[in-house]
Amino acid sequence: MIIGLTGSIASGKSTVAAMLKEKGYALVDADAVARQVVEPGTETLARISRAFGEDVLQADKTLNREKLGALIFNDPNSRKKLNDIIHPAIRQEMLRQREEWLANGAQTVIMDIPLLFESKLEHFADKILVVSVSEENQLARLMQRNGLTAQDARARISSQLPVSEKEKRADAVIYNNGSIAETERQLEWILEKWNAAV
Ligand SMILES: CC(C)(COP(=O)(O)OP(=O)(O)OC[C@H]1O[C@@H](n2cnc3c(N)ncnc32)[C@H](O)[C@@H]1O)[C@@H](O)C(=O)NCCC(=O)NCCS
Ligand SMILES: Nc1ncnc2c1ncn2[C@@H]1O[C@H](COP(=O)(O)OP(=O)(O)OP(=O)(O)O)[C@@H](O)[C@H]1O
Repeated sequence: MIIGLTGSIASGKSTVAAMLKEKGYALVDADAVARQVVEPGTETLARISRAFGEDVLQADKTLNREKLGALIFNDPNSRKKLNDIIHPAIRQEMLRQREEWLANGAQTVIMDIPLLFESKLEHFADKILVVSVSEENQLARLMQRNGLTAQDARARISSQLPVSEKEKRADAVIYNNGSIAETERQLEWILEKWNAAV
């Protein structure tokens, strides 16, 4: 079974992904893959620097994530330009990792993909698990985790589909507004249900 794990920015996907990893599940992490495909020397990084200028590179030729983030989270055209360059490379590497896990005998693979719905990748998964959070908690957690102003945090939140929309399209939803232990209990209940059905 392939489980697509998604949600909105700072909803708690990585927190849930860490729980799944701890339980021994195979995991493909789109954010980690997104870092891998822009390592120095990659064609994708060269294309990004041609499209956005050398300014988005640091002195050591690694990607200046802060600078590129400030551009793309505040401007839909820049975001589309980056997505058009980087998403094909991310998709290809995620599928490669999924196949590798399956070839190594994994029965279930978790694909943690923040933009699963926005990028129309529903077909990557048999079941879709959405991690949801209230607007209030999302804003507070994002501001705190990334040290952002409310304005910058809102720009990031509005660059994705609203979490209420994602909930409607989910096979199961985890409401991550309480304690970490409550979130883990919801996860265990969903896994029990899905594992019993296969
Ligand atoms: C713009 C970049 C360099 C900013 O890096 P930064 O370290 O600040 O953020 P990080 O990569 O940890 O992403 C944090 C979260 O932002 C959100 N996010 C990232 N990219 C996008 C995007 N293009 N559109 C909407 N939301 C996005 C996701 O929820 C993600 O989990 C980076 O996010 C990036 O390369 N984005 C493009 C790749 C992408 O779409 N990644 C999302 C998963 S496929
Ligand atoms: N139940 C919770 N109670 C309090 N804080 C939490 C809870 N769940 C997650 N957090 C915190 O909220 C922040 C966002 O969580 P996390 O990084 O898991 O979200 P994410 O959905 O993976 O975000 P992104 O899309 O940006 O990668 C983190 O700082 C995390 O420690």
